[in-house]
Amino acid sequence: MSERSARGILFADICEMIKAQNLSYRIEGKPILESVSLVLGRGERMSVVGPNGAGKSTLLKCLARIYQAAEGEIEIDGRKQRALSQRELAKLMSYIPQADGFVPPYTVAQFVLMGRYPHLSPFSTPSAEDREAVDRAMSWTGIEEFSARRLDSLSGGERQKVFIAAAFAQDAPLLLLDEPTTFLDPKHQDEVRELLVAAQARGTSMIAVTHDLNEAVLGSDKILALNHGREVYQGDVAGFMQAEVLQAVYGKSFVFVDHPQNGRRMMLPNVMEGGGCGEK
Ligand SMILES: Nc1ncnc2c1ncn2[C@@H]1O[C@H](COP(=O)(O)OP(=O)(O)OP(=O)(O)O)[C@@H](O)[C@H]1O
Repeated sequence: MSERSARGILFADICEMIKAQNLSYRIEGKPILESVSLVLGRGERMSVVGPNGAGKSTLLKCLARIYQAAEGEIEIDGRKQRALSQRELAKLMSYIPQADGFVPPYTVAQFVLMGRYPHLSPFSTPSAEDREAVDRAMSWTGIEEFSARRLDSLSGGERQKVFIAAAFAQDAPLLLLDEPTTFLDPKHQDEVRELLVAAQARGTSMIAVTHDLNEAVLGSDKILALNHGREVYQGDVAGFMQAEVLQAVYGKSFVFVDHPQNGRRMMLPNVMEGGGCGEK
């Protein structure tokens, strides 16, 4: 049962970073998201998974108010998302979109400073606090050496760290990430994962879309699985790592193996399914 504080605020509400109820979104009448709900507590991390076209990016865009959901309610830190000004929203949430090849024409330092926009006053120069936030974010992500370089001179992995640094500089308690490690080599994937683990340890809540199921289950408190715009699963990692759940989400079977070094349970597609084309 929920506790009530002296002010009559539900304790459960205080602990929620974001809550979405019955979100629906349509494009030209076609349902893209249908009645999706989620709750994420402070400092928690959720991975959103599902096949191509399931509606994962659309969900993130609705949460970030890039898309206005046709139906449903979103509350961030107990406040109605639709009632927030853009600046208020940006103080609560930073969003890192999927890499789409577009590279903004700025230097690293300029771009990370732009992350401070919800805190900057119009026509005034950045404050000492802004400079500190930028320096801190660049140090956390290890990109100080690139500071003066243009974004288009960086590799994809280096650039992804700059996008994360700008989000850190924004100082929002909630981070939304769309496929943060896709297109990165294994070493850069590890580095980005470590940055996100460290951010979570500092108290940042996170919702990340990913196609890497083993990454999704590593360090996530919750998994939300979508298919055809609908929730197929929402719950803890153990509940997600079940053959019947994976089958329902992806329409194919998986096998489970234990990592030979650390014993961690991992999922692999069943290559013997559908005619044994996995045989040598
Ligand atoms: N602007 C648009 N016009 C028409 N259909 C769209 C548009 N944007 C998205 N869609 C459709 O909405 C569905 C969900 O797209 P979305 O990008 O959210 O899926 P996703 O789960 O993130 O996919 P992926 O894993 O491939 O990135 C897809 O069928 C897509 O074709």
